[in-house]
Amino acid sequence: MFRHEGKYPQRRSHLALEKYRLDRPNVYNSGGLLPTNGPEWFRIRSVLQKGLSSPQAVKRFLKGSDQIIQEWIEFIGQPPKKHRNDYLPEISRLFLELTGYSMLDIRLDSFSYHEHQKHSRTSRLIKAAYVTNSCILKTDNGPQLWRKFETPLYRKLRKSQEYMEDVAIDLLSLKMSLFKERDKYTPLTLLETYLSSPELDFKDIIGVICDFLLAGIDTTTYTTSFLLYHLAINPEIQHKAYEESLKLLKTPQSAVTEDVLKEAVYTKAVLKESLRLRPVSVGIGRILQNEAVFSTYPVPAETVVVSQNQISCRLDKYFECADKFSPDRWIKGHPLYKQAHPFLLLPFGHGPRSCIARRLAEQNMVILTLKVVRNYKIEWAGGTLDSRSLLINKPDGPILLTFKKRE
Ligand code: HEM
Repeated sequence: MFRHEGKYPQRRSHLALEKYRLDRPNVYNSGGLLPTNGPEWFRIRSVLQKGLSSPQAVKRFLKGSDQIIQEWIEFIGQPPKKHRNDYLPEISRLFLELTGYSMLDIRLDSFSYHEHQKHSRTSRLIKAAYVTNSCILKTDNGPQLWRKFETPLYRKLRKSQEYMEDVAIDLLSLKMSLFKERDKYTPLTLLETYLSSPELDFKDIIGVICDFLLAGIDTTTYTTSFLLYHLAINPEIQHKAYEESLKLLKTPQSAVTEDVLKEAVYTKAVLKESLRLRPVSVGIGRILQNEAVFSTYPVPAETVVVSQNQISCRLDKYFECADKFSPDRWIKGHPLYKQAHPFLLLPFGHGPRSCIARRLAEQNMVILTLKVVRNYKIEWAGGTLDSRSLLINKPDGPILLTFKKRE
């Protein structure tokens, strides 16, 4: 499948979101990155990824992300309100805050008491992203009546998008008014790079802000929840991660620098292993551009194919004791290490259409893991955590962690 991707790899998803945007040509130029295919996708993708996708580009976010994650670490150290506390909403707040900082040049103040209220901007943004994402699969499949009239599901999507769009327009308008007065000698932020790019206009940027809010919060929240769960239920592995963090971070408040990231080999293996067992997407979808042959079966062009990486990654024929959480299998030189097939573990997709923010997401999750284990011993207060596949895989229960301060 990946060998037949072509220059413009195509996906069939987010169809109702595409309709919503194309019905509003005064606000959007296109359906945005997620649903658009062909040359229009290529036009936006090539410009948007410039300041975002390379390993070099994400380094500029390191210091700011580290500070935000440190604030969150201190925030979760406060005594929990309940005996068994679901940390999922707090993890969402962290990733919204990080998205606001890196993509929108704004601190949304997500950890404050005020923002924790039901009708605050951050509570509503998190809900709008979640509601939209949970409408996508249901509107993509089935008879698509929403194309003819406003079904209850389409209405939910529209209302959530209207809120997200209002926030995006407000924030971008504010940014544009300040942008004219900016000091010319300070390096451009990601949003400023977009604003100064002749290939993008206001409407393109509104679309991308909404795409980033949609794709950036739940994915990282669920991945982090599973990662912390794996560490909590595997104390020996957690201890090894703690030892690495102790070696790399002098104090619990020490910053994660470029050098620390380079050395955090075990922590990166923990993330990789957690993504192997609990990827957020079941696999990768593509519309075949040419006829292809899979295991001797010819499949015609235009067929929608979804690879099943989540299943392959759990097969013993590809990974020894495949159901076991074993980060060592990713560490070169370790007896468990084996080179995996390049198309097996693809939690961020593949090729030119792969996740635009992969490196930023990985960087944030590695910083977070280092800091959490450096500061706390984490324990699990629930039963076995499984996943439920909506558009993406969501933990099937609350994230019942406990954080015990390390001496
Ligand atoms: C754990 C975190 C994340 C995971 C596992 C993840 C995974 C994915 C996957 C599997 C795809 C589809 C790739 C393909 O079709 O080959 C994708 C696309 C995308 N992701 Fe992520 N993602 C994550 C975080 C983020 C974040 C933080 C953002 C933005 C702030 C983001 C923005 C996007 C966008 C805009 C696309 C569409 C790209 C395109 O079609 O050109 N993702 N992601």
